[in-house]
Amino acid sequence: MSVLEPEPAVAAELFGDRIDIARQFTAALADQGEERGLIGPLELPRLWTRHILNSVIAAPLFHGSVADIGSGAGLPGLVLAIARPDVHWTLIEPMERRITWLNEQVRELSLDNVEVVRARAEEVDRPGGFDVVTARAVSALRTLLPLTAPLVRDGGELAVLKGINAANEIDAAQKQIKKYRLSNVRVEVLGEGVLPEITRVVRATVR
Ligand SMILES: C[S@@+](CC[C@H](N)C(=O)[O-])C[C@H]1O[C@@H](n2cnc3c(N)ncnc32)[C@H](O)[C@@H]1O
Repeated sequence: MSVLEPEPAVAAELFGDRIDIARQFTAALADQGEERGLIGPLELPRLWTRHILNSVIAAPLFHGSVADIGSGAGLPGLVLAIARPDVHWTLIEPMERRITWLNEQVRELSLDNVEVVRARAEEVDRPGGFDVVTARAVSALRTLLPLTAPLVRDGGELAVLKGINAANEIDAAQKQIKKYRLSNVRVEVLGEGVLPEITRVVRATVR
């Protein structure tokens, strides 16, 4: 299936000189994603608007060494790795067929800034190993924090892509926010007036 890019000018601006790699990845996901159980059929027509652009809009938030927990089809980690070759990305995902897909894409797209790790986040033995940890559509913040915060270095950051309930999730996670010593917890809205659908990111410092 071919999926039309609805906002080519916006996509080109966000990916810069990496746009052809982003197009190659999106075309592969559109062609194989449903059959390989990576993405639901309803998501295909909105692959660019809801998934690719919503991931890449967060690219300026990252630096150094970043882990993406539960990367699935590569959202947001692989998309961000395409846009930010200057950052080192570790994609952590437990499901074998998704790992196979991620490894294939890293090879096909010649991404030398990506490591793919087959594991559940809680099995990853790298305490404080990352400057920033991200995730998207894995679980509510109060269950996501125990999976992500221990992987962030002292003074590092969480930047988690969230839906419309982001502020409520922060309210419900107060106990975990205290336990994992998060400060400056806030919701940032990205892409307003630029993207067809905005992106909400819960950001926090871990100390
Ligand atoms: C709903 S999918 C979202 C995938 C992708 N992040 C996205 O936005 O499309 C959730 C993913 O999280 C993974 N996952 C679930 N529990 C996990 C855990 N404890 N550690 C790491 N990944 C996990 C699942 O295997 C699945 O690929």
